[in-house]
Amino acid sequence: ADELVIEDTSRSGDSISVTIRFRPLSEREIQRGDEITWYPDGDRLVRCDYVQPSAYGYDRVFGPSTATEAVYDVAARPVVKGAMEGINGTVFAYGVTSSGKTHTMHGDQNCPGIIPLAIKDVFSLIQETPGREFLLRVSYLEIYNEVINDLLDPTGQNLRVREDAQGTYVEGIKEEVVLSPGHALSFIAAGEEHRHVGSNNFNLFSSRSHTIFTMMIESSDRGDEYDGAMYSQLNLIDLAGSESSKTETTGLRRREGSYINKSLLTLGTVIGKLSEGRATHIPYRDSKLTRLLQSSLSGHGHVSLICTITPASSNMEETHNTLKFASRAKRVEIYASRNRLVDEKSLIKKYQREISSLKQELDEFRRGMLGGASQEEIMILRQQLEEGQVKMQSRLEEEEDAKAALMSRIQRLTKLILVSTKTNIPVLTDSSRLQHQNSVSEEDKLSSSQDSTTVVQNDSTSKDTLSSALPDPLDEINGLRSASGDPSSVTGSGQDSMQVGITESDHLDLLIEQVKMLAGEIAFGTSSLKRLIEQSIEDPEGTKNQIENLEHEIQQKRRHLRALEQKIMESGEASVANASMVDMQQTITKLTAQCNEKAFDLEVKIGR
Ligand SMILES: Nc1ncnc2c1ncn2[C@@H]1O[C@H](COP(=O)(O)OP(=O)(O)OP(=O)(O)O)[C@@H](O)[C@H]1O
Repeated sequence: ADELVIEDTSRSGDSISVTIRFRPLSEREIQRGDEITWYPDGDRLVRCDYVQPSAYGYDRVFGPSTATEAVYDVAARPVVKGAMEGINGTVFAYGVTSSGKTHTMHGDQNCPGIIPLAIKDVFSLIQETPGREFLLRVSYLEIYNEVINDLLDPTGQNLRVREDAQGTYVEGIKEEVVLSPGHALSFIAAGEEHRHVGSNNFNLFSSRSHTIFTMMIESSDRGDEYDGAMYSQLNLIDLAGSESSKTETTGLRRREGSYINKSLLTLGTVIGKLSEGRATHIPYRDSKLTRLLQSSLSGHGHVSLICTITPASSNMEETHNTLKFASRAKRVEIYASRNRLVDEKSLIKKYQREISSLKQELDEFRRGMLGGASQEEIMILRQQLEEGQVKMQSRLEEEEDAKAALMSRIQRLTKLILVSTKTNIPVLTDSSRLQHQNSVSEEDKLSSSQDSTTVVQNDSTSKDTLSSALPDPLDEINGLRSASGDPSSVTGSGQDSMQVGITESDHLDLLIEQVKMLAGEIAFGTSSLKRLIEQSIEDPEGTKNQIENLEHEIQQKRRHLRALEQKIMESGEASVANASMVDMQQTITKLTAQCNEKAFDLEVKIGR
């Protein structure tokens, strides 16, 4: 019994999923004369011939040559799928410095990590679920020296943890709605710029903070019957290194190290207590990390722990600690249940309600202007007519402006809600709008240097570079589309004149959205490039090709960006010059004529 520790994993699904990922010996370890001590023994065991117990068993053990995609399939995909069905999910990477946590969670251009793979999967799953509509938001934070900082908003420092009926949350954290995988990744790239990293003895880019990237997934049925919204959170966590602070060289690093250890120690204690299964006090409040993970760890959701380890003899003891931690975690029981969101809390519902009340308002606006104007209004209009054509025109113009503002608000809200293009549920969709979208895609493909035709794909496997994992932003926009069809479907007469304005502004909005995404991707590429160039000092040959490819890709995206910007300028000028002005004039003339007629009718009726 002393020899082998194997947890009963037959309960899987009810306990934390624990996987171990080995990395290969690094150049530095080889040069230092390190030997292999811990090694994988089959798919489930980790073994070492120099310690007792000499073997540990887990749900799955991945050897040093396993690709991140394979780790993702086992350790993260089920959690992501659960999150899409309303069950909270947490995936975290735990291990000593330089054992491969960041490599596993973030990865790089050539080998995307769990986070980009999960993002891509979420969008594929939306595409696979035509019966529901989704609203996705992301947040990104770090816990540095026990202080929570918002990585999406540099002014959001030292944020507080609060609690409500749904669990703990960070007060005031910025949440961004995301429309495509590239869009979500651009927020991570921006966030990375604010993260605390520092080099230590082992790792030039050691993470000095824990980071939590969260996707908030809200969905509701698209049928007529509203059955409430579903809401879940998917937390993807890259922990700071778990090594002891004695290895740190400077005062600052020692201080960071002791904070890192405090939260990891608390995590260990919490997991230890949970694994005992007895009703004792669990010290979630002793660290920010455990406080934030409280609802996940206390059993409300799926939890997957990926422990990254190095086989190197110099890390034998630390690796042993990681394995013991992983073993304890295996004993924690989880009872995942589905979340339903109360109506008032649902953002998707809020948007839908807002859209429908705005549509109603717009409808009333039109009826008031075109048809059943009240006698009182006609009297006022008549007076205004008498007072002068100029004043009348300006009031009509104001009303047109207000109407246009309403239209654009409806469009903006509608665009945030994502639905699959594979839908078979009829929605209020204007055929001219769809044609128009197609024509945008055709035009842009001509000007784009890429000839990709892939939409957000059903197939979520076998892509091995980050760029191929991420669809072209143009395709992404056309692959998923916003939900409620075209707001112009609420129009009565006068539809034709509005139609030009809608499609023009729609076109412009799409182009602007694409520019934002491309800019995000360029930022992401540039920050990866920066890291690669720094790495190339150590390994010039190994990184040369990657650097060249990445530079080429960034250049292509820049060219594409410039082409889009040019289009926006042209499109903006054209729409102002043609559509709006001419239409507005025509509408005004038409409305003035109608007003005159009504005023005349009224005069006849009241017998003047
Ligand atoms: N499975 C792997 N295969 C190949 N290389 C790997 C693997 N895991 C990690 N590496 C490499 O090892 C180095 C250290 O990895 P990484 O930065 O991910 O460690 P870390 O655990 O995040 O460290 P820290 O806690 O200091 O941030 C990197 O150069 C990374 O590319």
